[in-house]
Amino acid sequence: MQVIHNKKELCNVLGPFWQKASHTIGLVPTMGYLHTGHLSLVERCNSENACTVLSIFVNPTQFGPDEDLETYPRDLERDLDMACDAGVDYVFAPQAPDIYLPGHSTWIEVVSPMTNVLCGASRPGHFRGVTTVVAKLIHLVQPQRAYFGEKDFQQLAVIRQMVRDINIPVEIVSCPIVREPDGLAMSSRNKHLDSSQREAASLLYQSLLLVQELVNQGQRDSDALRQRIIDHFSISPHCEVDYIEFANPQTLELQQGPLQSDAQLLLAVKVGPVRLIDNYRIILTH
Ligand SMILES: Nc1ncnc2c1ncn2[C@@H]1O[C@H](COP(=O)(O)OP(=O)(O)OP(=O)(O)O)[C@@H](O)[C@H]1O
Ligand SMILES: CC(C)(CO)[C@@H](O)C(=O)[O-]
Ligand code: BAL
Repeated sequence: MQVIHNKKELCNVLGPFWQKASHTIGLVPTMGYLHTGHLSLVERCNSENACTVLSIFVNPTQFGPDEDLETYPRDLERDLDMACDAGVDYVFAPQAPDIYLPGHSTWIEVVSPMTNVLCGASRPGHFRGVTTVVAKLIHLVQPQRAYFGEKDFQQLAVIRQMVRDINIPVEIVSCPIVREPDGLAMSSRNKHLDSSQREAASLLYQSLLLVQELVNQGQRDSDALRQRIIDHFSISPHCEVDYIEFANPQTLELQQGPLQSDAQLLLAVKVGPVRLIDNYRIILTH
């Protein structure tokens, strides 16, 4: 495995791959502090490409002024060991000034209701930062495929929209959520949970399953279902619900009133110091 520190090295190393159509490159963009969720993306990427490039970059432009950019977990040495063991070919770990040159003033932004709801409403400017950096990474690495996790369900939809809208020649591959044994979605930020917060964090997945169970029993009223989840979280002093919404899985249009068809249930909950997200496809036909 080779570590690439800047754009110049990247061109030198990936140049030979760009020349040969059969030498496919897969890109796995991350912000580091790797866990098994990230490694599932690497495994899928390894199985579908001649070479895997894992990027590790805590992208400052997707963090709001009061968010956790400074405290975001970082440990490059640990990440490199894990990436090497997982069969990554190249780790691209640039510094912010190499990605955002002085005077940087160009943004890629999906302007759509899709980016104004859910995390877009709670984190203004977040998706503009994500799409800008993902477009840059794809442009730099020139992969045939790029891999993203369904844990960040809205991010995936927004990236698909961007790729379609500006004709980026890359296939976006989505990978299922990897969970801890109690159902908590793996996330780098879980590291900041103490033991009682960690226990409370299992309520996220439990509440998604509870909704599916209530739907199986015939409940269809989305307001009543949302209220059940709010009640579910109110038992914990550690949890503060940000949003709970049913959405069209493709457009992310929010669903009100009775559920008419399968819907994505998405939630964001602050657990102690950490804002966690999760989602689940609610199926009506059980
Ligand atoms: N549990 C998971 N299962 C599948 N994919 C995941 C999981 N966690 C993260 N990913 C995916 O890995 C990629 C990089 O994510 P990122 O580096 O932000 O990690 P993260 O664990 O989501 O961190 P955060 O604490 O910021 O939520 C994204 O495409 C994300 O969706
Ligand atoms: C896609 C991404 C690497 C862009 O910084 C980030 O949003 C993430 O890790 O999900
Ligand atoms: N995985 C999403 C990155 C973020 O929360 O900024």
